[in-house]
Amino acid sequence: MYRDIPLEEAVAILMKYTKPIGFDEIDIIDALGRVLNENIITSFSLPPFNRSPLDGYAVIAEDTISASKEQPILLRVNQNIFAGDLPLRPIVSGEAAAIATGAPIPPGANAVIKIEDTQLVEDNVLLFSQLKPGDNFINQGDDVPAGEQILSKGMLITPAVIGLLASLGRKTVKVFKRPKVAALSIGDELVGIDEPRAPGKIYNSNLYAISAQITEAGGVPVPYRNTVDDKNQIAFLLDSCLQENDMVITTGGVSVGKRDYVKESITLSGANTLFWKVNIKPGTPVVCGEKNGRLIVGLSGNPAAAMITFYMLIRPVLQKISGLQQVNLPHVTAIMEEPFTKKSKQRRMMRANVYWKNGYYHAVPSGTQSPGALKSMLQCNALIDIPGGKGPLNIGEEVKVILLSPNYIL
Ligand SMILES: Nc1nc2c(c(=O)[nH]1)N[C@H]1C(S)=C(S)[C@@H](COP(=O)(O)OP(=O)(O)OC[C@H]3O[C@@H](n4cnc5c(N)ncnc54)[C@H](O)[C@@H]3O)O[C@H]1N2
Ligand code: MOO
Repeated sequence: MYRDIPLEEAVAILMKYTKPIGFDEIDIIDALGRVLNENIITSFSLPPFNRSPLDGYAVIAEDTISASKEQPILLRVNQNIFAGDLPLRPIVSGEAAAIATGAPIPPGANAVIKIEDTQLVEDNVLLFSQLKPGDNFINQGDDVPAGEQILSKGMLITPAVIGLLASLGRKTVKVFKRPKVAALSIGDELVGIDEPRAPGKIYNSNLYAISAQITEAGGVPVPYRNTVDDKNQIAFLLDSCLQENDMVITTGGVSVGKRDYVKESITLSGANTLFWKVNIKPGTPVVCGEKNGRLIVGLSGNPAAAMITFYMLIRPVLQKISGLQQVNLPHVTAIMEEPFTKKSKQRRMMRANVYWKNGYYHAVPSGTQSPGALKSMLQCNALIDIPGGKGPLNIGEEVKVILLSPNYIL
């Protein structure tokens, strides 16, 4: 068992247990946020035909030379092409086709003049400006040529991915299966949110915050009822949770107190302990075990500490199991907007709100940094990564921040 290891080492150990667990084929309408389990090669071009980007007339550009407001050129209109139609005939010199935005450009035409630069006179059209070949002409395959690998296995499915799949006529798509992750809170002081809260007791909030984080990271949370500090009962639950799920995450009972049993219970459940204590604050006493290739991660009971270690340690692992190729959180440099007076003995992940202003990221600590202070997570969209041994931080100082989600930066 490793002890007091750097965060990156702990992530690397967990990453060894990130085997994807198969795929589902689902309707594309349900695929947002899932991860592609297939490469998508375009079977036809997008757009599938040469098309007009505006309402006007398809012409031969060479027929329009020297056309102007004063000296318009007259062409015979040989057809009307609406979106969804096929051209009835080609264009030859002296002819134009009235065409709608999105309609196929007829063979022979090499430019489109917009309707505002023309005037229809019975079956003829006057052109008031001259065109070059290719003007207002969208080529077949301009967006994506046939045969291109446009999407690859391991990509996150975004609205744009769904749009592209639909443009290719795909109704369903193969996605990685989402790992089932058991969430279990441990502590004599806990009561469920559906129970009366006696004095000295607190509601089990970790179960819900961690379950939501599991969903956010691409997993399926399986919440279990909280359990008391009893080593045999915890060991029994760890084992049964592990049999029913791909991974188990617990909170509470990982420190050095008389009733902190999770370490011992991991051993009692027959799992190997991989490490205990990671060199970050908050969340230091995280413990990790493995049985039959499945992980048990015991997080601190302190609500903010548990959430932060989840982001730093578990999220990349779950994302990898969910098939995602790109799992690293972006790091940027930000300017401190408030001082932080404490020295950081250990590497500290400080909760902060980061925003973009006048060409720089700015960071403001998002509240009290006590490991149990959940309110500080409300405005927290980033963590300031303060190296161990660093002294207080001053206003204006540059710091490294880890963005928890670029989407949260407003
Ligand atoms: N003598 C020492 N004491 C502590 C040390 C140490 O090194 N020496 N480490 C501290 C650090 S750091 C942390 S972090 C905590 C971790 O403690 P545990 O994981 O054993 O957590 P608990 O004691 O069970 O709970 C801590 C705190 O969080 C509350 N809690 C627990 N579960 C939940 C839940 N499901 N929902 C909401 N809140 C919860 C609990 O009531 C406690 O207040 O240990 C330090 N101690
Ligand atoms: O490592 Mo613990 O969560 O800070 O106090």
